[in-house]
Amino acid sequence: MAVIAQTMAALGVLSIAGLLHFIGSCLYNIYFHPLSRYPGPRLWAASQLPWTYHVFKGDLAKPIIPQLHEKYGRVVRIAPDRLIYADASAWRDLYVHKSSTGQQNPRDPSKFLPAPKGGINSMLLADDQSHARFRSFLSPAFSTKAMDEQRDLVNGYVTLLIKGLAESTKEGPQDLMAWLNWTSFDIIGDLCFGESFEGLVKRREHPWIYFIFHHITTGLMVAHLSSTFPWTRRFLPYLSSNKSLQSRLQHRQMTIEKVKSRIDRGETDRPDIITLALREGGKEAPLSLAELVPNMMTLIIAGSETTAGALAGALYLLCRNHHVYRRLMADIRTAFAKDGDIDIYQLNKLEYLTAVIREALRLYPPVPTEWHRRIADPAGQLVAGEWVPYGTFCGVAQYAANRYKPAFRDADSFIPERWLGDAKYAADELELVQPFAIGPRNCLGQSLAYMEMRLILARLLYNFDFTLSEPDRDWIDDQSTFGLWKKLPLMMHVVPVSSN
Ligand code: HEM
Repeated sequence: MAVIAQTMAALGVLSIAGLLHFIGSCLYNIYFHPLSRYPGPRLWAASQLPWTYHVFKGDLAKPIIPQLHEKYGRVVRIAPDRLIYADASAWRDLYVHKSSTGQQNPRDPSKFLPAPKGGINSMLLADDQSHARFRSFLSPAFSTKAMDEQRDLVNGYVTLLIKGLAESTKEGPQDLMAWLNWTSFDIIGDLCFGESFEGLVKRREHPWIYFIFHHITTGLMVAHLSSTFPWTRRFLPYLSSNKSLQSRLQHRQMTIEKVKSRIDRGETDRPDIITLALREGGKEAPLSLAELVPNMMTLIIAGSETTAGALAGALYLLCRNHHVYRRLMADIRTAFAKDGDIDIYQLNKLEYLTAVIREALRLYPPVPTEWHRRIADPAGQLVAGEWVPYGTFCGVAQYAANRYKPAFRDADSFIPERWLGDAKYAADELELVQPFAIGPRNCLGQSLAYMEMRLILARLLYNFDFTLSEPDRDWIDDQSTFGLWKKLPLMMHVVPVSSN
């Protein structure tokens, strides 16, 4: 009995000490921390808990961060060591700036799972030196010259999409989100491994793709917990029984086999990433298999659902804004006599098409939430004109920044004209909209994404008329976010133009 009583007393003392420590650190964070002069809710400044709660709930990107910006202004403290900005100069200061020691501000580890023990991080988490090597090897596969070579390959999949959709329209409303996912995965699969995932042929998600995205959510949770609350790391091994984490190894093995089999084929006459990288990027420092595997994984994830989401967002917004839809459709249908004439060089010249895509990326950015950078300069640095200490996580949360009312007239409305010099929107802060980020770690696949978006959108609008099958539903507002959007089906009535 005495032992039990002593144990209970010790636990009681420990709990009280823990509670006092927690309260003390909350008070320090609110009143004495170097960030205490930054505006934001006190509860959020006190501890990591409110921020973490909303990350896990999936409502941080929207509606929470937009509400915080509305209440507190362009810069808000959302955790003891975190600031978010709705300010164009923050993009330059955080994503382009190098520290006094020449170091870039690194990515926030709470958004990415590091490589398993003994493995190599992809370019997402690589140090500056490895990152520069990975990028210089892969960049030739994403240059303007590469786009010239890849356009027929990409267009081949768009033709499959058009044919598949034409055959399926009789079956009733179609889920355009699924069709666009199949298309972008088939394209990136072919570009990375020289083989398609056959989504468009089989009209279903490849099990491997299903696994990647199922795994991402768990991976993000683990990454968040282990970097924000380091003490949770000791419990994470117990999660290894979790099916999702276990199959991470299986999945890695599958990637190794696919990359290996593609490497074994060497340079081919197909303009895929390996051919172009080996031909032009790998002469000085070719990547090893161990380095290629994580980078190919990153390309598959980064280069598929982002583009598919952007396209689905654009179609949805067009269907909700008939005058924009009609103008774009007229531009496309008068520019080309038949579907077979549609080519990327002509499309690049259609200003209204580009403006529609940019406006869709503003209202529905594929990376909607805060992908912070960590201040690397030991002396701290200026961000948007104010000093921020070393180690602070700072970022632009795109969905909120892109709709920030003081920066954009009619901020929530779909108005491509704001990108075409319309005087009414002259005061818009268009530099705040950076869907592909900026700086040395911005999007590597931007040109490919634009080529896919132009070709797919133009050929869809040329061949079909689209209407929403649930016109009253707000497809964007209904989605939550966990790093990326948790996308919902986008059901549409699709009518082939020839049958009108
Ligand atoms: C509309 C489509 C896309 C959007 C909006 C987009 C957006 C982004 C953004 C915002 C980042 C930077 C994230 C950060 O700040 O940490 C990024 C990085 C990256 N993206 Fe994209 N992306 C798209 C399509 C693609 C495509 C098609 C590819 C390639 C096939 C690609 C490959 C990458 C890679 C490799 C990185 C990491 C670059 C590095 O670390 O140096 N993305 N993307």
